[in-house]
Amino acid sequence: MSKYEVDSLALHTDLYEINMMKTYWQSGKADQQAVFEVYFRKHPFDNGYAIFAGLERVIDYITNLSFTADDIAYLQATQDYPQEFLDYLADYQFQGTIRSMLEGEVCFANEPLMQIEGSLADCQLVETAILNIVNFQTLIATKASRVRNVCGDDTLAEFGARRAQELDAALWGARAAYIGGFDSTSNVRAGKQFGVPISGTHAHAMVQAFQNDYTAFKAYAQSHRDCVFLVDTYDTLKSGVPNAIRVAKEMGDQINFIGVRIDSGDITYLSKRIRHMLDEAGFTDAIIVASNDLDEKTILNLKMQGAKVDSWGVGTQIITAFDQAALGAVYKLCAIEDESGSLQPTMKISSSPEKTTTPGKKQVWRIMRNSDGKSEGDYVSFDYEDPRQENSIFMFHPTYTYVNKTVEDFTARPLLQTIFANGKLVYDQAPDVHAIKRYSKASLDLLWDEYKRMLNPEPYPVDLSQSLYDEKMGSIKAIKDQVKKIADK
Ligand SMILES: Nc1ncnc2c1ncn2[C@@H]1O[C@H](COP(=O)(O)OP(=O)(O)OP(=O)(O)O)[C@@H](O)[C@H]1O
Ligand SMILES: O=P(O)(O)OC[C@H]1O[C@H](OP(=O)(O)OP(=O)(O)O)[C@H](O)[C@@H]1O
Ligand SMILES: O=C(O)c1cccnc1
Repeated sequence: MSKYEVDSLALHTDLYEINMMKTYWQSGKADQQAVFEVYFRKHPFDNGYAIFAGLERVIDYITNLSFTADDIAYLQATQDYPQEFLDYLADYQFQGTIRSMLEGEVCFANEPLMQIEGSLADCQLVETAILNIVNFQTLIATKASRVRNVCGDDTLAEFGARRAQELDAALWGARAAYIGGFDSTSNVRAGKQFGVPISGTHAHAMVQAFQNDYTAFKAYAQSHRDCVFLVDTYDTLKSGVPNAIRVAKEMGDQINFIGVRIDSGDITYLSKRIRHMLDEAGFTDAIIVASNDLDEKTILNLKMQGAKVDSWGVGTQIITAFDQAALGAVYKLCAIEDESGSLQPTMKISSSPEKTTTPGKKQVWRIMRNSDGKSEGDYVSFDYEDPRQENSIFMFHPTYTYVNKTVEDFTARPLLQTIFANGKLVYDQAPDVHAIKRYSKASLDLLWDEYKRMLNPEPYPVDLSQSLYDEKMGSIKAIKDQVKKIADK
């Protein structure tokens, strides 16, 4: 077994979480109930939406969450924790309730993606890992969706493992890219682990190893049935493509000549010339694969130029979410148990309005018009409100409240589903990656194109219920009055 095999993720947390657990434990507050919610404030890549991903790994993390003897020994050796606290950690078991959007769900800024309800100790310990997982996977799935949007029905392969931020990112990034719209990954372990379809061609090194295209392609054809030849090692049009055609003709039915790949040069020019050469040779079904630092902007441009590419290989730009390093989802306390044992909304106000949180334990509803099935917007309410009981729903912008509408004849779908109830996994029928991918596509199909365009998308409405809005405004006023009273003293 590898020295780095992971047997516990309990310490995959920031030290301050365990420090706070200790404070809660010592002050008798460790069991006080609280609700935290995960949300982001701004769409990644200036996109109009994001694709939620990460739940599968969160489930695995929570299911296996406990401190091993090794973990406790490490804390004992490095921290000034009393033995009683170490014993408490050694006995620790997650007892909380987690509600979450399902993977593949289209999601938006300023709405809860996930909600963790439980003791302060439970809620605090899991913050870091949950954000770590959800921030990365949601970012990659969203980037993948952007790439898919410009590719139409072309095939899209993820080639990023070698450029990913280490092994975990390559593995879970491949899964997130598949959920968001890619067709396959080159990462064989992601295929084995998750069932993501795998695909692969060959590298320039193999052509160099045989010292010419013809011998290399011939050798590959003699050892594989499905053949995509990489034609840009020496001279794409004078050597690579003619030799690919020569081998395809020589091998005939012995191989399945899928096509050729180009990985350098002017993709539009080359692909047009290659298409012509393949067609003239009678290989009208052979495809052209392009790769070389592609992203959604370059692909869109290449398509506008009329590039004759059927299949795209995208590596660095997808697996690193190149133009945005992190999603920035946060984990905020929104309700806490009072002395009488009931949960009270709580909020944090900030001098920057977007950092002011919305108090209360919530639910998010996707409001769809029955006439065309399209989504009118998302409606964030207290968890005890149920718009399905109403005949009409008043939706207003949470800042510019004069921007409003009344929606009738609608369907409201709750997006936060119970995954763990009091520590027990109740969402035990998790779908496979293919079903998640289909779900994501169906979720995107509910959106008007205006919200999905790559450049300057229309802002999708994420509105607060009247009660939630009133609670928020009331809380802001109460906090300000209190601060003023103290300042006036
Ligand atoms: N017709 C095109 N229009 C716009 N961008 C293109 C076009 N063809 C290729 N590109 C992109 O331009 C970038 C650089 O291409 P370039 O031809 O310089 O790569 P290269 O030949 O592989 O060079 P290098 O060997 O330095 O990697 C790549 O991201 C590639 O995808
Ligand atoms: O360009 P990306 O989108 O990141 O896609 C991955 C890249 O990895 C390979 O190149 P590399 O030079 O690593 O190996 P090679 O010798 O096979 O070309 C491949 O040919 C792609 O260009
Ligand atoms: O299969 C390929 O062509 C491939 C895989 C990884 C990186 N670049 C290319």
